[in-house]
Amino acid sequence: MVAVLRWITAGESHGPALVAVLEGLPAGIPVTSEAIAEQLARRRLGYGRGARMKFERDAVTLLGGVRHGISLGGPVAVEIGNTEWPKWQQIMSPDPLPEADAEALSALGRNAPLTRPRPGHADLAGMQKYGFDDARPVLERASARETASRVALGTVAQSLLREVLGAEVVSHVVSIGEADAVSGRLPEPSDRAAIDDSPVRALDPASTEAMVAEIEAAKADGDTLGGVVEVLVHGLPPGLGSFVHSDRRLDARLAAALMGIQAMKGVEVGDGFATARRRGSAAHDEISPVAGPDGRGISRASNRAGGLEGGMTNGEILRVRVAMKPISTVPRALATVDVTSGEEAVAIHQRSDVCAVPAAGVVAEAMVALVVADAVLEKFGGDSLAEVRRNAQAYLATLGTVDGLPAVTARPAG
Ligand SMILES: Cc1cc2nc3c(=O)[nH]c(=O)nc-3n(C[C@H](O)[C@H](O)[C@H](O)COP(=O)(O)O)c2cc1C
Ligand SMILES: C=C(O[C@@H]1CC(C(=O)O)=C[C@@H](OP(=O)(O)O)[C@H]1O)C(=O)O
Repeated sequence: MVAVLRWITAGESHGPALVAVLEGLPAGIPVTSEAIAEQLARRRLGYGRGARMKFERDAVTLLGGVRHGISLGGPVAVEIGNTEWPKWQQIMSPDPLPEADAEALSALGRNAPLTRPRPGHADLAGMQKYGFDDARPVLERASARETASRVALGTVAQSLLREVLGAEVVSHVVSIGEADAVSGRLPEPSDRAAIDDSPVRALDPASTEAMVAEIEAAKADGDTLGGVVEVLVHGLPPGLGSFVHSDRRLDARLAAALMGIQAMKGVEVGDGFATARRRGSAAHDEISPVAGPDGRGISRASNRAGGLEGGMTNGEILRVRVAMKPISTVPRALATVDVTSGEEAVAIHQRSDVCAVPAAGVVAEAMVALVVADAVLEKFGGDSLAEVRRNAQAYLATLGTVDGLPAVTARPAG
């Protein structure tokens, strides 16, 4: 399946900048560097992140596809400058270094190869695959610094969803290590500010407290943590994605996009693995003729499916979870092999996050927004916002009620 909305990112963790390009966006979508910077600021927050988050700033520049805050229909290009660059411009110079500079760097030991790969990071398999005897060229691109560029593009995708459908993406942290969210309540868009105010992006204060304590304990032990985040999209109509072919299934596309985030090791759609333990009578969402709050003629008594059936949205809140493994740069340093000597060694350890689950929630929102925006354009495609909106509204009108019957099954009048 060829996506309507395509994106690509480039750039290294300590390079001059990250660059991201979004192709397939209609004209007329509000896009500003201010809105992108706001989302990038959310990604930097979170209890347990490392020192770099405190001093680095994300410098956003829109390079193409936008004029006076509105998309033009061409590829949108964003640059996010790494403000750490001045400290790294020799070590990470894209151009060959003048001999004198290279010698000075070596004399300071600043360019020494990293030969003790970290278990759990991309280091060893990356060195083997690309033929490096140094982990630096691997970790620079494997680093989740790259997720800043995806959050930038996700901001644009969220703007499209809002403009076309009034749909809103929200996320919250449901567990960190063994600390689970206390309340089972699902967040509404109006909960966004409260979630962002929580240092761990949890919905209620009791969960925040338990999760912060979990991070403190891991940090004190020289250890790291992972966890689970949940992303919800409010306001989607039924029929995004399709059952007709495996690669058009929206659940499959969401899972791939979420698993593509560094350190993600599992995805659940709706009640996911818990559903596998239930009987069918307690697993599915019964259909009722009571009109839904949005005026549709049919509603559901529950939403265990997470708003997805047959690879399509079903008009309920879309809900997916993703599991992040603990950070692999473990301060108490795990066993490894020094690839230059072949001897046992302890893994490289530099400043690192103890827990990045709250930040991962913001990245997961971005990936969900991009995938759903692609599905929206696939169904309602058009070159301008006005055209996409018109197509969406014409479709939504077919889902209303006619003489008290769902319009999709009602006979035409006369
Ligand atoms: C927001 C975020 C921040 C991360 N920060 C770190 C970090 O500081 N140190 C680290 O070792 N891994 C960090 N990771 C995870 C690594 O990038 C990831 O484990 C690595 O690229 C290997 O990929 P894999 O875990 O998918 O196998 C972070 C991941 C995310 C999503
Ligand atoms: C820089 C970011 O995350 C980085 C992701 C990361 C990793 O290994 O994934 C390692 C750390 O980088 P450094 O070792 O330079 O501190 C994180 O800070 C960011 O999210 O902007």
